[in-house]
Amino acid sequence: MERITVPQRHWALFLDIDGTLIDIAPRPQDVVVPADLPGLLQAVSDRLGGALALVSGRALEIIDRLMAPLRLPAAAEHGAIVRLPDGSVQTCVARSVPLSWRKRLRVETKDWTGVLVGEKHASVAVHYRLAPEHEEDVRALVMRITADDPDFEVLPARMAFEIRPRGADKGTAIRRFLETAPFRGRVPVFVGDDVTDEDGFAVARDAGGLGLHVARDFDGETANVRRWLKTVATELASGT
Ligand SMILES: O=P(O)(O)OC[C@H]1O[C@H](O[C@H]2O[C@H](CO)[C@@H](O)[C@H](O)[C@H]2O)[C@H](O)[C@@H](O)[C@@H]1O
Repeated sequence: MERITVPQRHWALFLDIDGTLIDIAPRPQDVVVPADLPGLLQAVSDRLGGALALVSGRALEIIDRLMAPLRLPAAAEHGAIVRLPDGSVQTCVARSVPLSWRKRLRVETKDWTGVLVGEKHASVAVHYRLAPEHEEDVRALVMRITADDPDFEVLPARMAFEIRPRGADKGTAIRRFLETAPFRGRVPVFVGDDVTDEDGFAVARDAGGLGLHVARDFDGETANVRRWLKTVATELASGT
């Protein structure tokens, strides 16, 4: 991995979780959070004056459970729900995936062994990582369900399709943070790994910052992202 760039105290750092801070696992509940990760994130946040946020597709309470005891500023469910630095939580979309759709997803996938329906507050992820043979079935199902409702869209994710309400994404979430202290006026740096992170990369770059991709900038290794975060913490502490 090449040295990316010299860490700057005036950065605002935005970090995706799955595939960026932690390795991908067969099922969402199987992920392993390295024991030193919460402490590392706290150290980097402190060096940046609190300008560090998690920007994830996960539900907010899952983010908090994964990163416990930390409760960082966070965008959950791809920007649908945002927790600002003062702890207030904002819902940034007008609607949530209807109960009737959630039921339909459970019923219509029940015989597809290995397909997992991950319910969140505003959105739903349908995972086929354990049953790749059902990719097209899952795609067709979510497309059918959402076809007549322009308030929702299908987001292709890592071995999953997500149904989410339109109106918010990781880019809008980063913009929201950049309007708020201590993020305001800083240079945004967003680290992510997949197609669901593209809106975030675009906003960070448009604002004069960086979009760092795990595959391109960290050799595809979450361990390299964590190692880089340690370097950021150390270099900002020493003022180099
Ligand atoms: O935005 P992220 O923090 O990267 O979260 C994206 C989704 O992550 C989870 O699913 C993905 O990770 C799982 C665990 O490694 C994996 O089994 C699955 O195949 C991936 O799609 C989570 O379950 C989703 O709700 C998030 O949107």
